Amino acid sequence: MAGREDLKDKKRIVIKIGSSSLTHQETGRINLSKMERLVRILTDLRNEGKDVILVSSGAIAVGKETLGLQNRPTEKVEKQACAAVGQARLMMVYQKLFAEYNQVPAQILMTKYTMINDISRENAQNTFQELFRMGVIPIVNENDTVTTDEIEFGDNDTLSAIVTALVNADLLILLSDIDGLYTDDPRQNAEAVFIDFVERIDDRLDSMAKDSSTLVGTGGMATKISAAKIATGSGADMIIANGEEINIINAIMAGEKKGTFFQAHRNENFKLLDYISTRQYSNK
Ligand SMILES: Nc1ncnc2c1ncn2[C@@H]1O[C@H](COP(=O)(O)OP(=O)(O)O)[C@@H](O)[C@H]1O
Ligand SMILES: N[C@@H](CCC(=O)OP(=O)(O)O)C(=O)O
Repeated sequence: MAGREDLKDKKRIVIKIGSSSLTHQETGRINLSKMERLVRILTDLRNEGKDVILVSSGAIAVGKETLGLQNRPTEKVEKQACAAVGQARLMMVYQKLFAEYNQVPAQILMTKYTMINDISRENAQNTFQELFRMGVIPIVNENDTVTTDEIEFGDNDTLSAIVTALVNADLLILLSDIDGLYTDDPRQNAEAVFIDFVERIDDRLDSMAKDSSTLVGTGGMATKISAAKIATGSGADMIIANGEEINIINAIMAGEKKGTFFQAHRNENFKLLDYISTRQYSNK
């Protein structure tokens, strides 16, 4: 049975980095040195011949800081305005950093509509394929500025799993501000125990995963477990790991026991659209 020792052979990898990992915890401002190390590692994976996608959160968090807002926006229109400002700034930083390594990035902004509309979904899929062929690293985020309740994913954990399934990736890595899945939120319960391997996601596991208890994160562990269902069902392994030390990506690829490993179990009846049309979306 495939396990961590096979991770080095993965060909197509989606890496998702959360807002909490892209910003300094104390100030909420963008963590440039971490982004720099991330970009170097992604470029190296690409140089090894792997196809790489980065799903990057942070548009709202960076926009909030850029606009000098005191509190995290709560109104939808305010979040959308922050995302419009922050997304441009994020891409500017990524462009600059990738350029230092001669690596071309691209921006792909998606909504649920991109996936449920057959033509849009096929166009997105074709674009990803073409970008891989050209050696480009796509940077994906939700198109927060145009979403409505109906077409909103709401969290990038789910979005990254959907992208994983869409492009038939064989590995999804979710980088968060926590080492992986615990039996309960360790920020609320000191007795919570770390889980390093998940073969199957069952109801017990579902009930362990709680919402985010940080100021910048969206969805907490609950959306990461939803993501694991999609990614593993589509045939990809998934790992939740701590993005605090970004070199953890190399350690994971080398098969080291880092984070929580969710084993792929290709479901022959897997239908991506089932996970998009039936899920309830929040409008937080
Ligand atoms: N069972 C659990 N195990 C680990 N973390 C949990 C659990 N339940 C809730 N959490 C919370 O989920 C948070 C990570 O999610 P989130 O804040 O959305 O970060 P990100 O921006 O990386 O997506 C952790 O900091 C933790 O407080
Ligand atoms: N699309 C939003 C991020 C949504 C999200 O899932 O955030 P996070 O929990 O930090 O990964 C943004 O770029 O601000």
